[in-house]
Amino acid sequence: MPSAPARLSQQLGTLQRQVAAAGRRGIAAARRGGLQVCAGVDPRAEKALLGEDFGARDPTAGELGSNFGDKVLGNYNTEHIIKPPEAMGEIVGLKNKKCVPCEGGVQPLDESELNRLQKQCAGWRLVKNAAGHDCIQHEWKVRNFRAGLDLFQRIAVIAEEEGHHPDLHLTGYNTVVAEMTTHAANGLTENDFILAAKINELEISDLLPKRKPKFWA
Ligand SMILES: C[C@H](O)[C@H](O)[C@H]1CNC2=NC(N)=NC(=O)C2=N1
Repeated sequence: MPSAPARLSQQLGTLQRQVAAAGRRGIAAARRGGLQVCAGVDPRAEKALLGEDFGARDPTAGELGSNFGDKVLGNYNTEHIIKPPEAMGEIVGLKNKKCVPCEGGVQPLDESELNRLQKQCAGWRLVKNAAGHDCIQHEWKVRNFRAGLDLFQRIAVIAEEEGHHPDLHLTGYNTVVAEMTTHAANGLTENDFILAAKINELEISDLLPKRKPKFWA
């Protein structure tokens, strides 16, 4: 009769062989089933196959560009702030680019470019200004009048750094609107979307109305 330690080492060996077999089966099953994660896949196999932190993820730029949001179930007016995933953010890059000084003779972006870039600036919409030129515009409801002026100040820091400036409006004591266009192009250029993406990176939760906690009970 093998001693207790010997029995344990036998069981450990059997277990290791089972884990390895499950891992191989798991990878094979996951490959057969595409990227869906199969129940019982050994976590090491999943990491080897799918990388770190597999699970819910933000949409890629391509998915954002495909209007996939129009085809999903859900309330049409639910406010979804969809941001490209961090890694994709490096590729998309708007928030990491710099505005370039715009002199005369700059062409405005065409419709397809406008739509592509707008999808990477959550919350900004394409509008026409009083002169009929393309603009991008964002509206915030802020906590109070002072918060509106604080938001102006935070946007001003970014605008001065970029040498590109939005028109800012504070109306009805708590509604802030920022609107950008490129004067030299009489329309929109990448500068406007770079500034919008950088404004989106501002931490402004302290300026927005406190969310009333929802009790589901
Ligand atoms: C030379 C310099 O790029 C221009 O004067 C900048 C200043 N800030 C600007 N801001 C905005 N929104 N549009 C412009 O065209 C613009 N031009």
